[in-house]
Amino acid sequence: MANIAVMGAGSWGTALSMVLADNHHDVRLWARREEQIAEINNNHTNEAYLPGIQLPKQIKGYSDLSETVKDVEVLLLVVPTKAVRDAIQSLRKVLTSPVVIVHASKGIEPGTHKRISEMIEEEFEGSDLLKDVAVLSGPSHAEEVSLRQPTTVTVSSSNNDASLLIQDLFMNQHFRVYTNPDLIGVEIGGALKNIIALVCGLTNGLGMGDNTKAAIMTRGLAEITRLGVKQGANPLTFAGLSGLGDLIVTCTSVHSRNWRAGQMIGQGKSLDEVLSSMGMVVEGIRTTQAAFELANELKVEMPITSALYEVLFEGLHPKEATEKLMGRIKKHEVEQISDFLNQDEL
Ligand SMILES: NC(=O)C1=CN([C@@H]2O[C@H](COP(=O)(O)OP(=O)(O)OC[C@H]3O[C@@H](n4cnc5c(N)ncnc54)[C@H](OP(=O)(O)O)[C@@H]3O)[C@@H](O)[C@H]2O)C=CC1
Ligand SMILES: O=C(CO)COP(=O)(O)O
Repeated sequence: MANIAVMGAGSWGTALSMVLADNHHDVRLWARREEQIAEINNNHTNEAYLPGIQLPKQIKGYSDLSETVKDVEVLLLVVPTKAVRDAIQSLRKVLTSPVVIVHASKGIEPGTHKRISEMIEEEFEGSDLLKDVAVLSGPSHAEEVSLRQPTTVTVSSSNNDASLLIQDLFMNQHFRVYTNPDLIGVEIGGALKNIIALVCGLTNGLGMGDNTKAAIMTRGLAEITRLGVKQGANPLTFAGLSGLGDLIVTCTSVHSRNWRAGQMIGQGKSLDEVLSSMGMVVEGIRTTQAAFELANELKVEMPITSALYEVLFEGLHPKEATEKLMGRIKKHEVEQISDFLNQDEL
């Protein structure tokens, strides 16, 4: 059995640590707050993030990062996207032997438009301390994984051996892990579904019903696929767990922070009010900015993302955004692969 380091003791880092501990691995869960580490080690709970859940004793809380990563071959990175670069820079300073990094974060960096695996590779450039990078993604709310409810996810890496290693580490009776070689598609699907979940929550907050939700999800998936394929993803990935699967769970679940944030905005709350009341990360806000910028740069048509961008950052009223979306020029529904790749005239 392996020693595995986990960076990020929020809801997802803790739930994934439980999966690893159930598989008899020794889990070193790094957190930045001493009182949280004491809670994990003394009470075997993490009440702020997974209330009411008893953690397996093989999960040990760590505050010293050098100690956390000593002699580990695999490190799981699960901090919010905005904290990824700092986390990797700290990690690079303390690593003494090469590791496989598997991340489970869902986002794209505004400004650089980099995916998480690209940020990790960039921060390790010129170093031999990074063996491989992988992503674990799919329809998986921490609240349900911590209750050991049947869950399916996918792992992707440009090195298939790394995917197989991660698959073996995580797979069990409650947590089924598939592999998919399409790293770009898996990361893009996981990051962008949060935008669509925000919009689904928002339309619910405005009093709109299931027809609208189905429209947003279906046309949302179309624009996610368009952006992903333009970046080199396999379109079929978006019909899989990290695409459609994650879109379904995030757009329809009460657990989704993105959906709940969207609903509050639809009910008239300001972005600041919503974010201060959440207490957990709402990745879709920053990803909306990153995807909006990226879509403009790559000339990919993303009307739902653009509408949300205008609502969040430019003060457009959600009702006006709806009118704008419904008033767009007539279109065919189904695109050809060639349309995905050549959209300069759109
Ligand atoms: N929750 C879920 O069900 C799922 C989440 N994800 C993804 O996992 C990632 C993490 O989300 P999740 O665990 O839910 O987030 P949470 O909000 O539950 O927890 C965030 C964690 O990150 C830590 N953190 C925040 N900022 C920093 C920083 N600057 N440096 C170091 N640590 C930091 C927090 O520490 P502190 O408590 O000290 O603030 C906390 O431990 C996100 O990208 C999310 O999209 C993916 C699948 C499922
Ligand atoms: O990614 C998730 C489920 O797969 C979690 O989504 P939220 O961040 O919206 O809660």
